[in-house]
Order: sequence, then structure tokens, then C-alpha cells
Amino acid sequence: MTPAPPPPAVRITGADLGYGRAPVLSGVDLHIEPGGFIGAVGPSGSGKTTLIRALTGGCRLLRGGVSVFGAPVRHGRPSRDVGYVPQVGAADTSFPITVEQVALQGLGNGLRPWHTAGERHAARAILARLGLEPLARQAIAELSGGELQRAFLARALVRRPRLLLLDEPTSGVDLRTRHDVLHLLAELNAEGMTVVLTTHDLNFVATHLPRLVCLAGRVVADGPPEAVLHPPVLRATYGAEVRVIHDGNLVLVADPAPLLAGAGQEPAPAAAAVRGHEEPPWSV
Ligand SMILES: Nc1ncnc2c1ncn2[C@@H]1O[C@H](COP(=O)(O)OP(=O)(O)OP(=O)(O)O)[C@@H](O)[C@H]1O
Repeated sequence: MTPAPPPPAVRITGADLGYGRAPVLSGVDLHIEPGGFIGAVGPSGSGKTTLIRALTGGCRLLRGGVSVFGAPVRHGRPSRDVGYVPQVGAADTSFPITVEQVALQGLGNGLRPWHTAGERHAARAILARLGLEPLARQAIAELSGGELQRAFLARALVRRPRLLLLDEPTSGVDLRTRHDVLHLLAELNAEGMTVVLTTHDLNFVATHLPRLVCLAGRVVADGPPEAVLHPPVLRATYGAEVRVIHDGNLVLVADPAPLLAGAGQEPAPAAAAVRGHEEPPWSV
């Protein structure tokens, strides 16, 4: 008898998700195989964070099902298989806590008011991997945005989750930090970790991620960036006309018109670069 295939990392079927009675996201169907790497995009309020919260048990399931590695997600009870990195801008950093203590938070310590030597070793190891060891005893209030993001990453990674969720890891950080974060995520993904992130940066997903989900209160499109990034999908997602420029193997998604009088006639490349454009297999 052949063994049953492993359950998907994420299985969302016919789900309505929200916080009160009205869903923020309706009719969501999303399957992610273990080892997948997905970016969720959409305008503000389109439900990107809500999608992430659906996987941590942080929002209400009004209809349908949500499971992670075969186990139904329970409200307020995040799975130990899931690591979550919040938006840096949304975090309260006034709390007097060091970088090492943030990393240790990710392990939890039950009812013990201390951490074991093994737990401290695990925290130090992940801080070293993220280049944060020199800052281990620094208060998080004294960190830059990029350092704070890495501290949150350390907290999410210290328990070695199988599914890593990141809310806007590319916002509010400089190019170098963005590059470093991407490099680390690619490394973790190559080691088998499933990664789901949200972003406003279409250029980032177009050039780096194999799969893209467009949200606008529902899943508008789901597929490889080169299949998804087309004007009708972007219109349905953002409610705006977006020009897609083809340049050899590159496709640039651009603002339709310059905002400033006197600006050049050609639209400035604004959002996405997509390789190898083909006729789209998606439907809106
Ligand atoms: N805790 C909450 N309680 C009630 N409504 C909420 C809560 N969190 C978010 N919402 C609402 O759900 C909708 C979608 O929010 P969500 O944060 O998922 O959007 P988003 O796409 O991540 O937006 P952004 O790009 O601005 O972060 C918004 O209308 C928001 O006001």
C-alpha cells in the first residue's frame, strides 16, 4: 500500500474570514504545498493581514475550513508549527525587553519564570544566524527598523516552525535590509520551510517569488507572477487602470499617467517586473 501523501501546509476551503459578522475575505480557496513560497498583494484593507491571521487563529472563521499541516486552525490557539512576524510599524517597542528576551518569547516557557540552558542556546543560535548576537542585550526600543524586524524573525524562527508568516517584511526597511531578509527567506525556503508573506511591493513579488495571490475582499487571482500580473487582474485588484509595459523579456507594471505636470510622457516603471510574458492562464 502506498503511504498517504503529506497534508498541504495550508488548506483553506470555501472560507469566509473576518472579525465581526461581515466577512473581510469571502469564498477563499487556497492550497499551499509544503515548501511553497507565496506573496499576497492587494490594496490597503483588501484582507492581506486577515489572510495571515486566518493561519494563526487570529480572526474568525465564519464559513468553510482552514487547516495547517492537516490540523484545523483554532481561534486564539496558534499552532506550534507556525511562526509569525508582525509588521514592524504595528509593534509597540516601548516595552523594556532585550533582543535575546524577544527571541526567547518564541519558545514560551510554560509556567517556569526562567529559561533553561538549552532554550538560551537555541535563542543565541538563531540570533547568531540573523547577525543579531552583538545586539542580544540591547533594548528593542533602541533598534533600527531592520534590526527590529530581524528580532521578530528570531522570535518566529527559534522554535523552527514549518510555516513562516510575515506581514509586510519589505515595508519600512532599506534596500540592503530588504535584500538580506529576502536572502534569508530564500534560504529557509530551500531548507523546506513554507513561507507566506504580504507586501505592497509588486516589484518584489514579481522578481523573486514563484507564486502570487491577489486579494480584494476575495482571491482575485492566484498563480505565478508572469501569469497573474496583467491589467485586468490589477484593475480587479486595485480598482485602477494599470499599464503593463513589455520590454523584451521584461514586463513592467506602471502608473498610467504622470502625476506632476511637465513630467515625461512615458509612464514611470512603478511596480512590477515580470519575465517571460505569455497569454494569461488566470481568470478574474
Ligand atoms: N481586529 C480587527 N477588528 C475589526 N476589523 C478589523 C480588524 N483588523 C482588520 N480589520 C478590518 O479588516 C479589513 C481588512 O484589514 P487587513 O488588515 O486584513 O487589510 P490589509 O490588506 O492587510 O491592509 P494594509 O495593507 O493596510 O495592511 C479592514 O477594513 C480593517 O479595518
